[in-house]
Amino acid sequence: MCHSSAQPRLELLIDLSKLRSTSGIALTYIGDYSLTFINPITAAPFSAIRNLFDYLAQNPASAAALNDVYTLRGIFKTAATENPTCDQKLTVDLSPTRIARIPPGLQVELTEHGLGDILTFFNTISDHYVPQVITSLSAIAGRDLAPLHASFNVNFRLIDYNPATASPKSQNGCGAHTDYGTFSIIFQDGTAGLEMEAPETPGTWVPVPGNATVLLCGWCAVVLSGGKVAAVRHRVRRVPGVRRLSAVLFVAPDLDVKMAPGERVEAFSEAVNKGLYDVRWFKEKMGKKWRYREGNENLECGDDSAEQDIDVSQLVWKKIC
Ligand SMILES: O=C(O)CCC(=O)C(=O)O
Ligand SMILES: [Fe+2]
Repeated sequence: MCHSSAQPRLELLIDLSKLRSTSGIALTYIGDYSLTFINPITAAPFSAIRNLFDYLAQNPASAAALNDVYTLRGIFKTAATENPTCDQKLTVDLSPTRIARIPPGLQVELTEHGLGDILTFFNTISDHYVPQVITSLSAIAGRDLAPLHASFNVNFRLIDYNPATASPKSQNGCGAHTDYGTFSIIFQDGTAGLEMEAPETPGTWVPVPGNATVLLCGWCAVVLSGGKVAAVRHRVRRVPGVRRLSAVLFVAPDLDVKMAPGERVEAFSEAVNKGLYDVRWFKEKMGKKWRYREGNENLECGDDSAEQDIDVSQLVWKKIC
């Protein structure tokens, strides 16, 4: 029987001391090298984020108008909270393209209820960190990743782990996963719940302090760096009755970039070494599983695995027979 090789973790861990020396960002470390705390240039506006969620919850017509901006999947998502086995969270998923499509009247209305401060924050954070972190990751990868991120493919996600809509018994805020893109920065409102999987001991979850701002890498960074950068699996456990807010900047390569290393990597699958998939395809492949986890889409008949990381591992790593 064939199986996917386990990620050769030690060799592939990101060396964050290099990230520090090339980026000038003030970093501290947790455990080993898979996840980094940063001291952000600006704090996330959690009172504005709380206002926006409360406003959308209380004004269904405005929430519906916002969702009309992106009819395929909507922007303000609440579906998961109806099924206790899914992630118990509300999300607002914005991107520069979606923001530009919000009708002017709705822009004005939502700006007054938090969106203005939120967009100022995300624009400041992305303008500052995207070039800086891409430069740092390029130094580690030994490959210039900037041309692969020319279209500024970023997403801004707000998350409300809200007891009013969550299943009272569920501790599942956000199921275990590895982000798909290049890197993510997670801002938290001070409430604990985020956990990272210890790289040497899968299944062991290490709590991240609730006031930390975290930079971690995703699958695209692993592949494009030829395995020199590691991604870290993480999840959010909820404390019933406690509200937790977070804001996440996701940075991904351009959609037409080939998911391939700069040079052949023996531990990678042939398909990845040959660059058979582009980022668009890869995102869609991962997206099905994360929408399932988030309660917005059913899996196709016969696809009984809710674990997106298993699928992606099998795509990326060489099978050992
Ligand atoms: O809410 C958090 O702290 C993390 C959320 C997360 O990991 C994600 O949305 O990918
Ligand atoms: Fe994540």
